[in-house]
Amino acid sequence: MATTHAVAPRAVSLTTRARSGRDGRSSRATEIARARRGRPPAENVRAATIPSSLPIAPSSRPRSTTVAAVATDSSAASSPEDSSFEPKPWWEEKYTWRIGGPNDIPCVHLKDVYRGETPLEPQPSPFCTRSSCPVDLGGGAPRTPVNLNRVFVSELDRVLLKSMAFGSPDSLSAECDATCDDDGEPVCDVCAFEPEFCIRAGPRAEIYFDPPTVHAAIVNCGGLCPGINDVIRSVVTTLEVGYGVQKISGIRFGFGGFWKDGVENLPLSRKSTSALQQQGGSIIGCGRGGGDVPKIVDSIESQGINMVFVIGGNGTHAGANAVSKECAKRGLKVSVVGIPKTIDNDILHIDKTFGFDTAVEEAQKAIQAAAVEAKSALNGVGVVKLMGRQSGFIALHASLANGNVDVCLIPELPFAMEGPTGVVAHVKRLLDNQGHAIIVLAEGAGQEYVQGAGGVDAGGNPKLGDIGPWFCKRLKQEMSADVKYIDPTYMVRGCAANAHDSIYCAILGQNAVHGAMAGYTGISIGMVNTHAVFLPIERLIEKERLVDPDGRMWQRLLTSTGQPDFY
Ligand SMILES: Nc1ncnc2c1ncn2[C@@H]1O[C@H](COP(=O)(O)OP(=O)(O)OP(=O)(O)O)[C@@H](O)[C@H]1O
Ligand SMILES: O=P(O)(O)OC[C@H]1O[C@](O)(CO)[C@@H](O)[C@@H]1O
Ligand SMILES: [Mg+2]
Repeated sequence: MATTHAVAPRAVSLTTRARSGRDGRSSRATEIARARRGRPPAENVRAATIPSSLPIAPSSRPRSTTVAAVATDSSAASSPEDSSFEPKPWWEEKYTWRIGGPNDIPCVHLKDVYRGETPLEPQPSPFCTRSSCPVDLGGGAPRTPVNLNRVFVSELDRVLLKSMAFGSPDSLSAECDATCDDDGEPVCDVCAFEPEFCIRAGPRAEIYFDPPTVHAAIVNCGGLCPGINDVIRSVVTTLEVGYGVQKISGIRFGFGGFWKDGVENLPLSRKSTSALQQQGGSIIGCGRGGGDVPKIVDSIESQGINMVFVIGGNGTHAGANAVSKECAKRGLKVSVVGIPKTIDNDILHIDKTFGFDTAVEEAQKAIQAAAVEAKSALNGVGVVKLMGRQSGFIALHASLANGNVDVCLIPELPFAMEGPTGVVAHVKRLLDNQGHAIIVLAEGAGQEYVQGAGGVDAGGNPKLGDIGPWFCKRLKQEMSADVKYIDPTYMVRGCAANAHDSIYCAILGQNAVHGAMAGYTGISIGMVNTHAVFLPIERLIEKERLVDPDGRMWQRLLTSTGQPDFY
């Protein structure tokens, strides 16, 4: 398990701001913003109430203490008798009562880990989103926002991780950690809704990197997925156009590109990534393997890289987390920011991964072709195998979207082939009743029936057996059927992202840059309840996200296919 990190970011951030105000070094950006809003200067921003040394391990985060109970550290507060008394700003009670408590999901900031000689000072952000911002006409002069009102998000903004408050532990999908006694009664009442707050993603008024000194690297690991190029383009354009960063390197073919001989970086710029979104694949390549963390960090140090954007799935995020911890151990000023990418959609907490929608859409062509074949043959059976090593999201969603599918099999649900409740008997019934059958298999389904190649691939993933041909052979052995098999595996991920995914990628890429510029590290970007957030990587890789066999989406699928349980 990962080491714990000190820090509630708000505590550090507010304390720093309050102190810098007293020292006469208050943030220019903040002061300008306050002046424009007609507010008094920042000296009266009250010091935070959580001790900044509070160690918070994601796995052991306190869950039951109330925010109010924690937000009363009297040692940090001042009183009217105190010469440094700072009246609370008018909005604090109203807006920030919920911030900084045990229900916050903190992210590591460079302030917590950096041990270099040059002081780590914030500086005003050049990022601006208003038409009133001067346009960079290419002269190289730094851009300065002229209207700071409502350009930046507050460091204290939060987004609820889970938006559902369950009325009963019996409610569908209610998450209830209660252990039960012998009579099945919960021993303690931990089913009650307890909010957790994510840090809202977005541009900050203060950044911790001077753009001309930034050397950003982008690496993409694992398999391909529609939208990778969109993310790369979004990261590059935000760095260059939004912040004025000049040096951006594409690390080629995954983590190994950092340190393997003969693999050169690909310099990236707005120009070289323009119109990239119209292409599938990844301009910097992708790859499994090469996750040698000390070698990666040696390379980061020797190349003077101080921001690393890591695009990838669970495995890649585990690697990114390890890289960020190694950088922290060495006290480096390096922000490591993950951008979740996996066509399997098996990442926890976030609404969905980019490229998933495109893959589901692309899979329609294969299912439609299988349906046409099956319906046009005597006793026609169309079988389609789709990606999904441990999770069946693509198979489930593609089947549901298509509507023609009679049977959908996923890794999460073992199925019997034989017997009255088995798949074979059900397909026979389908042929008798409607003359055809359309079946979608996730590649990880039914692994108990097939011999895998054994061992693991370069990324450490088990090599699966090929369920598709085995399944078709079994059907042909058991019945007189005209079986047509379609395996569009790589076709669903080799395409360009659809418009929805492209926009999603633009949001993720841009927020990844904001997170790095703001000085966060060991974070990933995701949409949570439709809002972009920074989450500590550890929370995303606690386990893989799987289709919930009791969940409403699988219920919908069962209603659509009419398939039984198969066991
Ligand atoms: N704990 C770890 N430390 C360092 N590197 C790791 C770790 N776990 C995985 N990696 C590296 O992450 C890379 C990608 O992992 P993996 O092959 O599992 O793909 P993924 O990120 O899950 O993406 P996909 O969903 O496309 O499979 C691998 O190259 C592997 O070397
Ligand atoms: O053949 P590759 O490139 O290893 O990728 C295949 C795998 O990648 C994934 O799409 C994502 O992990 C799996 O569903 C699939 O097994
Ligand atoms: Mg994976």
